Order: sequence, then structure tokens, then C-alpha cells
Amino acid sequence: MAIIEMNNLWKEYGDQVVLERLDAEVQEGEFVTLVGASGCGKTTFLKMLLGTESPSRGELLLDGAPIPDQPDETRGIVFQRYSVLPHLSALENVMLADELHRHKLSGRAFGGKRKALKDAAMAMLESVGLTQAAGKFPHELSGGMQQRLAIAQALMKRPRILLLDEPFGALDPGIRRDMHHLVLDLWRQQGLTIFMVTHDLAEGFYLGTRLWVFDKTRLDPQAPGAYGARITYDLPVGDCDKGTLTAIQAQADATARTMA
Ligand SMILES: Nc1ncnc2c1ncn2[C@@H]1O[C@H](COP(=O)(O)OP(=O)(O)OP(=O)(O)O)[C@@H](O)[C@H]1O
Repeated sequence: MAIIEMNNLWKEYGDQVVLERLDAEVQEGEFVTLVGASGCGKTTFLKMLLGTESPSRGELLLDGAPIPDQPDETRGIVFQRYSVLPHLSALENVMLADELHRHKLSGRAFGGKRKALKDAAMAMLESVGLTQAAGKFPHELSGGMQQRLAIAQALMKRPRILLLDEPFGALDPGIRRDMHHLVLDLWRQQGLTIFMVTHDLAEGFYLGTRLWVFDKTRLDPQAPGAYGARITYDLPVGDCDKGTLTAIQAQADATARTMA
């Protein structure tokens, strides 16, 4: 069974149609990268997967059942910036992710449980290369280190699905490359299913096993909100020639000009 399935999925805000008629299935372990013009609804789509936005029409299914309408431990998310809490150390940020979840169930961890939680958080920090930074606060970390910390925080609850919203958009190219290796390692080691929004088509092709292009197939320049975006390309990565890449870029640029 698909881990994620959407059937005729729509998202509207008032009379603005953001997404329309989305149909797709994603299997566990896929790495889906999402590209498309600014404002085409990529973040909105991730928010529906997270559970902070709900579909207006149609179905969005997790393991065959409607996706929970609140975030839970099955799905973790990392934003471009500000995913971590500034007044907590790196270690405390990672521990907090688990504590918030535990709080709902049985309250704060003490004694041996707290020690186990601390050990698990340290192991998570190690897996993202931040052992030395455990006692530091976010403002003492570089942009790349902050994003490593955000990833550690998102993975602490052992989600099956990781949602990444332009997580490397603000990073220098060299740091981005390091982050690419990190994400690919974590994806393989933990058997994650990943949905990642990027503005960089090359990054989408390098990282993903599958690339989705969000674009508007119907456009009314007088009423940019009248129609929503659809998935106009659904490509297995490695199966795309240069002409297709150029066509995707040209189409996204044309949509961006019309929507500007
Ligand atoms: N809570 C909301 N209420 C009303 N409109 C919203 C809301 N959230 C998003 N929108 C609108 O939905 C559209 C899609 O926004 P979204 O952020 O999903 O696009 P995006 O493709 O992620 O853009 P970008 O690439 O610039 O991040 C935008 O027109 C935005 O203004």
C-alpha cells in the first residue's frame, strides 16, 4: 500500500484556488522533490502533509486513512529558517522534541528516563555531526549547523515521513553540498520517505528519486487566484533529458511572470 495517496485533492483559501485535482501515490522510501514557481502552493502542500492545513476537497491518505489533522510523530518538518528555539541549547532543542511528545502522554521525563533521553539526543546530534555543539545556543551556530540541528530535532521522534521546506535555500554552495550528503545518508539509514521543496531544479534532480513540478495549467492573468496549480510533471529521476529540463524551467518562469 502507498504511504501517501491523494485523490482529486484541492486546497482553496476563500475564492483563491491554490491547488487543484492532485492525484498521486507515493511509496514508502521515496524521496520526492517539489519545484515550481513561487506561490504555486508547494508549502501549502507540505502543510497538508504535516496536518496544519486540511484539504478543501478530495482525499489525502496516510497508509490508506485520512491524514491526521494535527502534526504527530509520524511526520517531522524542517523549514528554511527558525525551526529551533533560540533560548535552548542544541542538546535541549533535540530533547524537547521528544519531551513535547511525551508530555501529551505521560509528562516530563525524570531520572533514568531523562538520562536515556539525553543519550538518545546526543546520539542524534552525533548523527548530524553536531556532537561538539551540544552545549551551544542556536545564535552561536552557523546557518548550516542550525539546519543540522533542525534536522536532528525533526528526526528525534523517529518520523516515517520527513518534510523539508527549502531547508538549504539560505546556505552557501559548499555547505549545501555537505547538507546534501547528510540528508541522503539519513534517508538511506532510516528508510525515510522525504518530500522536499526546493527552488533549485538541479538540487531536486540530484537529491530526489522522483521530481514533481507544481504549475498552473490554466491561467487567467486578470484573476491569478481563479485556478490552482497541479502536478504537471511527475518524473522518476534519471529519466529526464536536457530538453525536458529546459521546458520545465521555461514553463515555471512563464507562470511566475503571470503571477507576479
Ligand atoms: N493561510 C493562508 N491563508 C490565505 N492564503 C494563503 C495561506 N497560506 C498560503 N496562502 C496563499 O497560497 C498561495 C500558495 O502559497 P505557498 O506558500 O504554498 O506557495 P509556495 O509555492 O510554497 O511559494 P514559495 O515558493 O514562494 O515559498 C499563495 O498565494 C499564498 O498567499
